[in-house]
Amino acid sequence: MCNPHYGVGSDGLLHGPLTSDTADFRVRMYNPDGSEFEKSGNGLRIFTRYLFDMEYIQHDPVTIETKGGLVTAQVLRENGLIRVEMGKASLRSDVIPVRGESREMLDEVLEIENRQFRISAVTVGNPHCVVFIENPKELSPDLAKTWGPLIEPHPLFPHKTNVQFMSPLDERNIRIEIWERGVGYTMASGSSSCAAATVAYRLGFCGNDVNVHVPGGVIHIQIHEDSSLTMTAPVVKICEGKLSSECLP
Ligand SMILES: N[C@H](CCC[C@H](N)C(=O)O)C(=O)O
Repeated sequence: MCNPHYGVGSDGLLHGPLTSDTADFRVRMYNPDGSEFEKSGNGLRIFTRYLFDMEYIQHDPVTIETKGGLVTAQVLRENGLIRVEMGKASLRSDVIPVRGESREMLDEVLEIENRQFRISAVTVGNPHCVVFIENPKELSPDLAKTWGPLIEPHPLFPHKTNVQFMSPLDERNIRIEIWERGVGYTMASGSSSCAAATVAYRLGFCGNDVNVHVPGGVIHIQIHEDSSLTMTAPVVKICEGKLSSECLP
């Protein structure tokens, strides 16, 4: 289904709504390589829009259970944007997980093929490695496509990792290029934006209100005192339809 040539074409698959003991709805999430992952920011916004369009939503906000924790979500009446309370970010190595002694994964040096990167690692339910790139001019799809595949399966990350290449622009804006675990190069990612904004904030480049510029648009992240994150951004409906069984192997 995710294959752009033989199928519908997407960066992932959402399965739901499923019943939940703890939330209004539950959703399961899959990467195009077939692996199930914990939590997707874009996926949760898209799922919320779907629930809204299908008139499943009876009250505001709703709670949604994922493998990576519970979130609350709502469609904002004033502008149609979708807001998700994504839960807390953690830089603790044992939580992300990252190999080695228990520590906070902020601004470490990772050497790959004679190039030294300044990396930080974060979980927002799923694992992320944020690579600091000082010069925004160096950020490009090619940068992500060259180094992403080497960092994603690096032995430092026992569950592999999503990777963001991040340049601060000013105290309210950062730019990222994204390489996703189980996917490859993508043009937007909500959980990646949460991770990159958290790191920009923790490194002192930004305040707690960050516009994350991704190739596909802008995702707004607010960082609260307890490290919880609010993500707000649009969702655009593309199509609806019936999948033909002919396209399935
Ligand atoms: N695009 C998604 C993240 C997918 C992460 C997935 N590739 C993983 O293995 O964790 C987002 O908007 O948050």
